[in-house]
Amino acid sequence: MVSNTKTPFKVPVIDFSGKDLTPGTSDWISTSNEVRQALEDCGGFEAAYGKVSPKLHGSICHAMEDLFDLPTENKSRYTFDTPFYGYTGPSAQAPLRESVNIRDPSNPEEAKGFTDLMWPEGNETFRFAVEKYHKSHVEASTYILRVIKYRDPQSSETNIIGCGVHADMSFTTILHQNQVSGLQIKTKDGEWIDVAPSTSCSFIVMAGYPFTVWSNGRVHAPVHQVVMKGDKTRYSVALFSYGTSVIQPPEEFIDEEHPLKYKPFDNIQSAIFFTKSKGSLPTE
Ligand SMILES: O=C(O)CCC(=O)C(=O)O
Ligand SMILES: [Fe+2]
Repeated sequence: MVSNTKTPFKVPVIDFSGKDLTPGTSDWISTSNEVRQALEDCGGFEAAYGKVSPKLHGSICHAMEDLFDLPTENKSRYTFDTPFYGYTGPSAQAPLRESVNIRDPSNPEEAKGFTDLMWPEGNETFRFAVEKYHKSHVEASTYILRVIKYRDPQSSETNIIGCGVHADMSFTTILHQNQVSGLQIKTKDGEWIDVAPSTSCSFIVMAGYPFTVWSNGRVHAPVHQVVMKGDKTRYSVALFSYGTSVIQPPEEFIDEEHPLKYKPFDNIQSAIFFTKSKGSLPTE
């Protein structure tokens, strides 16, 4: 559903640069409080993080252009028995969108396997850009890196939805994009707001539904969509993190005043289930 958007409200911007974020330091405590407040109030925030250089931003954007410019035949080679991973081409529901869910991208074997499949003649630049981008966020392995292309709609096209309304099934999502915006988030008050990162070193961090379950309802997982209004191609890269064990709140979050609100569930299995039953991700 396309909605008329006003922008009376902006997602909070939290600055992570130049701080000592060792657990227990005063910077760490104050930043943790800012993060908690933002997640409870609106389910996400813009992270300003100076350690991503314009060069790294440029190389991941170019890597995505190179990848999506490949013939469909090459991209379609990246398929798995589990549709959670792999290439998804444009569909009737989302004709502008193509995406690739890269499995375990910081694992050199996975990254090499993917690159060799796409470019049998080799493309070290792509592999290094993806590995470096991924490593700059995490060293762990319960992640998916989804690279997405939204082509610009032709003047005759009425469906300008890049990605339909949904909440994520990841625990958290970290989004980065080229200069073309289109992401909209619904606030707790039901208002749609345009979300445009203020610099190329910024990331949009969003809570997914499992985070709501883990926090026993304290953290809000915002529904969101992508609407393609202009005449430029949009590239975005989403780092999804998934819990490896059953998602349930820690004991301290449950007491008489705050009884258990959600049934514990397996994060990865649920995400696979929702991917298989396309389009039926949680919307509220
Ligand atoms: O492209 C974006 O900014 C958002 C994509 C998204 O919401 C998703 O793939 O779950
Ligand atoms: Fe999403």
